[in-house]
Amino acid sequence: MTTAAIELNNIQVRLQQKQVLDGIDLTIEQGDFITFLGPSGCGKTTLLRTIAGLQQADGGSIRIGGREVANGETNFHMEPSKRGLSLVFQSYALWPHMTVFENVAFGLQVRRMGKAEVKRSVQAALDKMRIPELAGRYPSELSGGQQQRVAIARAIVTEPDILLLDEPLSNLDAKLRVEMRAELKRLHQELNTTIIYVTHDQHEAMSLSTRVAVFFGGSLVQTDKPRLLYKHPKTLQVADFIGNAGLHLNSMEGVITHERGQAWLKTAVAAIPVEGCELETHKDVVMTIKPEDIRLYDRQGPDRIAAAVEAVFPSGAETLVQLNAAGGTAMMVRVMGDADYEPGTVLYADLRKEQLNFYDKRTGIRMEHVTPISNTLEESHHEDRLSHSR
Ligand SMILES: Nc1ncnc2c1ncn2[C@@H]1O[C@H](COP(=O)(O)OP(=O)(O)OP(=O)(O)O)[C@@H](O)[C@H]1O
Repeated sequence: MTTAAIELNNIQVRLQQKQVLDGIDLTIEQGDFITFLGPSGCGKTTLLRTIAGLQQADGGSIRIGGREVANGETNFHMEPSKRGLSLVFQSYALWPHMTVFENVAFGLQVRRMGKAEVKRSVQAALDKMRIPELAGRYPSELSGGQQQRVAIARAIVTEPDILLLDEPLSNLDAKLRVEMRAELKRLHQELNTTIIYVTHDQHEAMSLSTRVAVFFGGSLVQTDKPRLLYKHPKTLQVADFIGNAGLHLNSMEGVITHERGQAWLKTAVAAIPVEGCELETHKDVVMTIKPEDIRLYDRQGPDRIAAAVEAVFPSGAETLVQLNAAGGTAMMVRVMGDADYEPGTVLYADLRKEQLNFYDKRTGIRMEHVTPISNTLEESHHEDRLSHSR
């Protein structure tokens, strides 16, 4: 078994009497690209700073490559420069009086490396960031995107085992962000370094990471592969946060009943046969489904929910259709291509059962044990499905 890149054990941090991090346990494997995701103030940056050694932990321990670097109980804190990490800040923090070459070389020169070797290493880092032609320029002569590349070149020139990136793209415009995202992904594959990345941008987290760790109020709520996090958020809070990135998560309240020898989740619009909840009659449940997991038909069929078109939001490749079903239940459905419905048109929605998630309304925690019984008729009724829906 290989040693984990980083092991965090019950990390506690208090700042000015406020518990900013509370019992963080996390193992980061070598080569992981893990993103710390969460709303502003949830403690992402503080955790990154604690790993880097810029912030002392009040409790818990940190191991990097199997070696203890911090222990709150014994008050041991290894200094940042000895931890084998490089940190890139949101602000780039380039030295204005130094050229790009000098900025990148600085970390090597303090290590008393020979001149020729420094030159070779800086050149290699600038090549990796695809900016060899900028070596002689000063930071004031660079665009935001170029400055960001220099900041990353400076961080990778020392060949750190672990690269820490704190919202590195937040000062860039939308187009540059997408471009730099691709660069970071390529860099991760090329260097095979462990990367910890802090962001509050769900899209960035999903598209870059091998794993995403979601934080709320100083606690780590869920760590998963992006796809799993997207499909099965562990709590309603996580579902809501992920769903708020323009994904328009649909949620419906319901209650579990047992009738005709079968358990059902009854909502205002549908009764869904479920299993795994024998003892949970009358439990209040919130059911969620993503807009792309609802199919639209123009005819009634088994298990389809009648709903009237409220509004249509075209956005090029896809269209969001807002529907209104029984009991005032709003539903947002994503369909590929155009969907030019008049408001008031009645359509029939089929919720893809395997994509439903159920949450205990009181605790907000996903009821993993409750699963829908799939509709065996579903596949035989595809011929009348609207051609543009998926
Ligand atoms: N030096 C400090 N003294 C007191 N409180 C602090 C200090 N630094 C951070 N905090 C508080 O700790 C909490 C976590 O801050 P942190 O910067 O880690 O959050 P974050 O998730 O990175 O937020 P953002 O996305 O806005 O950067 C916040 O409530 C913040 O106000």
